[in-house]
Amino acid sequence: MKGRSETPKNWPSSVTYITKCVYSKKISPETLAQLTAGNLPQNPQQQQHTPGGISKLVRIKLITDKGHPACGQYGLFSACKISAKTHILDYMGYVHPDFESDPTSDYDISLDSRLGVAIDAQRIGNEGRMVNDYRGIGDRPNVMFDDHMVNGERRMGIYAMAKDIAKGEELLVSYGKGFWKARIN
Ligand SMILES: C[S@@+](CC[C@H](N)C(=O)[O-])C[C@H]1O[C@@H](n2cnc3c(N)ncnc32)[C@H](O)[C@@H]1O
Repeated sequence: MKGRSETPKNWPSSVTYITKCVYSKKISPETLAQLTAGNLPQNPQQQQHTPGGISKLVRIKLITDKGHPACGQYGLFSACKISAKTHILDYMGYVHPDFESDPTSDYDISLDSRLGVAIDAQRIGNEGRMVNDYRGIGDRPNVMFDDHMVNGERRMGIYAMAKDIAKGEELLVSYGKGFWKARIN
């Protein structure tokens, strides 16, 4: 049965699964208008892939391979062949001004540096929060973040890069060197 409590397989019970971003009350009305204004038509590809929120293109898996640097954690894997440049899903979470960032979160990504707004999926999020960094796992990333508009709402999409992704491959992005530098020591 489809309902509000439906979550993807292997979703951690400590995290609230959401299918829409939640906006901080600390975002100014002007900034909020820039993030949510407009009335663009729905992109049919996104409609098709996220009808009830849970993506058919990906699977969350617990990593049990001891040689994997995130062994014991989750990763996101393709559930089918994904063609190059496909929009796979959007990164959902708590959209907040930079001054409200939690420095301990490993799930906070910038949505718009000019507006000073980021998305934190530490406590609330969707499958996007499970994408690991490629370092120590693959030769290079096979997916990338890129912002786009959906019905006038600014979102952070996760897209396949220039090559097709085979069924069962782990989706790997580059968090950027800054992510890891900030975690040394
Ligand atoms: C956004 S989360 C990714 C999902 C996470 N694996 C989970 O189970 O929730 C980022 C965290 O995943 C782990 N991680 C991601 N990529 C990694 C990598 N290449 N090597 C080691 N740990 C990684 C680190 O603990 C990092 O702080």
